[in-house]
Amino acid sequence: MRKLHHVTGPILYWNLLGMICISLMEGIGIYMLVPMLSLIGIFEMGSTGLNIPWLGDVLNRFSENSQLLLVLFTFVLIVSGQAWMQRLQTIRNTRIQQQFVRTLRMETYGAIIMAQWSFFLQKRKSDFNHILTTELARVSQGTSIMLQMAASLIFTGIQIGLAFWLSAKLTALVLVCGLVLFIVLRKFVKRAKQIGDQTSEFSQSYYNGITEHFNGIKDIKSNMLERSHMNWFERMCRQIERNVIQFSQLNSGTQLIHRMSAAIIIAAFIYLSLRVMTVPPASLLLIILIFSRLWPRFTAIQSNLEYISSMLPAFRVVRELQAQTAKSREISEEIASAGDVGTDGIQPMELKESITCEDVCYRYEGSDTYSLRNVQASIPARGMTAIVGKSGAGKSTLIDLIMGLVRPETGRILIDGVPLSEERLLSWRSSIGYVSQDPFLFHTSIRENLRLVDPNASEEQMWQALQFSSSAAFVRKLPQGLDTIIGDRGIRLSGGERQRLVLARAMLRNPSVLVLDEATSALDSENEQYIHEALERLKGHVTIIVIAHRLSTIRTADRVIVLDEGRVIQEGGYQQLSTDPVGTFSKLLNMQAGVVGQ
Ligand SMILES: Nc1ncnc2c1ncn2[C@@H]1O[C@H](COP(=O)(O)OP(=O)(O)OP(=O)(O)O)[C@@H](O)[C@H]1O
Repeated sequence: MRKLHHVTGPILYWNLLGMICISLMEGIGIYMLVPMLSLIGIFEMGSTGLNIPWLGDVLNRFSENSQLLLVLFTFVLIVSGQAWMQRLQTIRNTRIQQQFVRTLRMETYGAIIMAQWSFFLQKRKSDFNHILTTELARVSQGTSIMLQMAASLIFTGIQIGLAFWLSAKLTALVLVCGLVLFIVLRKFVKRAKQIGDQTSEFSQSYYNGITEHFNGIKDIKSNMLERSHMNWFERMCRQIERNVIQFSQLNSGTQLIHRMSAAIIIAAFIYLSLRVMTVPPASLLLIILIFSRLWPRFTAIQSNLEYISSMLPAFRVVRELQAQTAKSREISEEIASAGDVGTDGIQPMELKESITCEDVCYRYEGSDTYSLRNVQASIPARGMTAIVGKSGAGKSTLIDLIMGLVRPETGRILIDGVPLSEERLLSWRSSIGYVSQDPFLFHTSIRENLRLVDPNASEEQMWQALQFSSSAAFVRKLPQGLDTIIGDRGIRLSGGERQRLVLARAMLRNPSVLVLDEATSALDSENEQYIHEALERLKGHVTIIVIAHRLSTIRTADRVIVLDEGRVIQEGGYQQLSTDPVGTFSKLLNMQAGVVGQ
């Protein structure tokens, strides 16, 4: 409720006020039955225990026929007015609910996407999908029930007031009975929360499982793993089914108790009223009327409480994720709000001299061993620098540090001699074009994929970028050219084509620094030649950093940094290092030549 108030502000109070009006009108609509019945002659106004002298006075001014018409007209007016207000109220409730959910969605998505890279290294991506879809849908449902319950509570309060006016003693008795039942049924509310916890757990496993299965569908099919996955899926579905049935059993169980106790209490009331208290039958009729309206409210409140309790775990999951992301914000709030460090309007930097790593050490969270140790390296501007080393040597980690995705544990990264600080981080990153080993493309046309980095890119600029990345020829051959849909993650293209397309996309941004994590297996010799040509075209204009797996791609590199077990073991020009017979680089070269030769 606190969060809801925070998001919606005073509308929430207007909403509550509206609910009070509606319930008052509903109450009046029902109690209009009294003068109506007295007019029809079922009973005398005075005999009900109700004392509305002014109503009698007003009515007595009219003839008997007009009285009936007046009462019926007022009744229709009140009930229709109430129905009209109810509609407005429903729309307002939906607005409040949707505004709340939209805010939660945007806050959560924004918090996730603005978190630092190290946060993503520890998390499963499918958890985010799960929270943003399933859990937020449950929160939305919970909010709607919460608003309904707020209305229910107000209606009940007003009806209790009216009932007290009719008969304080009997109403007090109904309330005591309701309270006793509520205390007895409290454990059901707790149990509903446990079931809700399980719902979150199961739906998370379900979501993670199916995401993983479809990501690895090729492995599943090629290794004939369908059966074991089907078994897992069936187990999961049964668990979810049991969980939903458990809640239904619980909820219908408490409803049953409520209904049965209603019958018992009503019977006891009638007996007490007639035999012990000797209440006149007309009043008894009203008491039954009140009870029959009040008791279902108690039942609804109990049911709503159970629903809300079962939804609260979803809300907790969303809040927990927000809290975690708040701790892992890439740019602190003060800095983001202080200047131009939002996501819009960031001015890219231009690398003029060099990127320098000064005694950099880095260790992944939860890991005891250092992935980078005392790294000293310099990358000159507008040149081509290759980072080489065995698998696990720390090449990708070094690149992540240079791009500011992770921060050194000790040591510094200097851009043109100035430390890479939080204030300059986004500006620095916007000047980098990055092509990963597993390049990412969206399931849309080539044009849309390219426009992702520059929505205003002209046709000519796009073709120029494609030309630069040696992709123009294959794009021209595609049936719909730039408008060809390339499939999920670009599945309809070869690995090499995907990488060149991502290179074109990176180039469209006009980056000052191009980082290329060369694919280990995706490139054949022809493609490698294309990439090599593309890089040659860029040399002298852009600072190129290549993580090279195939050393032949980097034969024209100005500088080579050789890493081994997180240390820089050699640094220098390609020619210089390749002619050093005892150095690791020449051994790596010989090894690759051997592999190629075999
Ligand atoms: N997310 C992570 N959590 C913990 N340790 C990690 C993580 N990522 C990498 N490492 C470790 O850090 C070291 C360096 O890894 P890195 O990915 O930088 O190597 P690399 O040279 O790029 O390897 P490759 O050529 O196989 O991509 C390795 O020992 C690796 O096990």
